[in-house]
Amino acid sequence: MKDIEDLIQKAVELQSNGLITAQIADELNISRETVVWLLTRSKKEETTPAPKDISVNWSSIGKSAKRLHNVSLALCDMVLETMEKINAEVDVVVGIAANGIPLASMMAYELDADLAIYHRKGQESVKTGHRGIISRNFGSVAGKNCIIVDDVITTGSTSTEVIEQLKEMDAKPRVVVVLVDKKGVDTMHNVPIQSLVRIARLD
Ligand SMILES: O=P(O)(O)OC[C@H]1O[C@H](OP(=O)(O)OP(=O)(O)O)[C@H](O)[C@@H]1O
Repeated sequence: MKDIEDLIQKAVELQSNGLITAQIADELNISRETVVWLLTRSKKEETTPAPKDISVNWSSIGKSAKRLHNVSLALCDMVLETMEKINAEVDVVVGIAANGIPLASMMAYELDADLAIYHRKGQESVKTGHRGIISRNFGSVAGKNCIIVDDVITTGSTSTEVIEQLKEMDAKPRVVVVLVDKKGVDTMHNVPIQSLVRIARLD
């Protein structure tokens, strides 16, 4: 119960800082439906039963470079296992901004690969068909074996977008690797999904 009260407080705080529902959902790693539920509940209004969702807080890893490094080693190990199966080398590690960047940087160093950063566009831009970009300040992806790194998969829309975008750029997305996979699928667009923790609902 305390966790729910904490989440309500955090959601209200983020809303009062000007964040919209989608941004609050991303920040708290929960669905938009859950954000609406939390905000409704904060007003003590009648609410429907809570949506089936799981809140992920990985700040105990994120606050420590040493822990991030250790976790990135585990993610590299999983990636290499997958890459061995398809007999391919990692050319580029693509970190999804913002949360995928620290892990992707450390993984690129460990794998002796280039680092690329993918910036998503806002939700409105996505609706109108504009997608994100690979930052010019980092590596390029065309023609290269890429692994995609992020913190959490919730709906999978971010990973799907990046896979599609990389394919359009003639890159070869080989694996998506995350800390926590809340969606629990094996592949997206035929690209394998690897996670340290995979959540599976039993109901
Ligand atoms: O599977 P999905 O439903 O697409 O959600 C997962 C994405 O949401 C969060 O990113 P966000 O868009 O908040 O960007 P941020 O890393 O800048 O917070 C998270 O870091 C993932 O990238």
